[in-house]
Amino acid sequence: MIGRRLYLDGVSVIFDGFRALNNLALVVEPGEMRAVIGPNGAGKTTMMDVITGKTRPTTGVVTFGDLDLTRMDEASIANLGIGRKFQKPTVFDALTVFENLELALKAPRGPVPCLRWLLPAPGRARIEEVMTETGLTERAYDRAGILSHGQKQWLEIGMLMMQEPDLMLVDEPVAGMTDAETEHTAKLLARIAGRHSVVVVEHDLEFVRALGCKVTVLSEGTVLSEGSIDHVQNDPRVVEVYLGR
Ligand SMILES: Nc1ncnc2c1ncn2[C@@H]1O[C@H](COP(=O)(O)OP(=O)(O)OP(=O)(O)O)[C@@H](O)[C@H]1O
Repeated sequence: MIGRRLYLDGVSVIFDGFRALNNLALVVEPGEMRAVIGPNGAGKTTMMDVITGKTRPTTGVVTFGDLDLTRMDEASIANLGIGRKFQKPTVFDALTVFENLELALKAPRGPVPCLRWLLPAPGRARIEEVMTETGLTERAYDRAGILSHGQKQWLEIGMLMMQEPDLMLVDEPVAGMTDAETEHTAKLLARIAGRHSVVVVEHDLEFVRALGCKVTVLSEGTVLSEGSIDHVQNDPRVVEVYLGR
């Protein structure tokens, strides 16, 4: 799949005189995975809000391929193939894993969409594929409400995968996970990247290391450092504002 390149340059967001983003630049290539880290208040959430059209930048360029995201609303940006997973899982607890994935399916629906056996074969196959990838096959017919915290997060990542976004934005996926769940999540996201671009905002540096991707460090709304995890962890400016705390 040939995706689009995400490009931000000179992006500032000013709330009542306060610069939540300050001349931010970021380029994420098609199929790339990027981790974004930074102390509280660095602007990570605001950056995601700008990309998804929730917040309009005060100044700056935000494009996805040749499309100007600053001129599009949230719904159009989502339709374009930019999917976002918030920190808290928002799966439907009363529905099974299969049904949650079915709901997220983009494929055209028949007249009685709730009857599983009427689901077109490609839809079923895609759901089964996503359950395999996320490791949820054995829980297919369990209600989402009884899944572990980690499994709920994977289900939500799976729901995003069903929509086949070009770009997936994932906010703190491993907060509250066990070590084993964290490792599973790193492997899952690494498999997804390549087919989709993935931007992961995370505080857990061991997890970021396991992703094995380029890291962008934000501080005070701008890029403080960028490169491999070793590069940024050894950057004295990063040590000072973030890691040395
Ligand atoms: N709607 C708003 N109005 C005013 N200030 C805001 C608004 N949204 C965010 N801010 C401020 O902008 C700054 C950046 O916030 P942001 O939430 O983007 O940081 P963050 O890096 O995501 O932090 P955290 O790691 O705590 O989630 C913070 O100081 C925050 O208080």
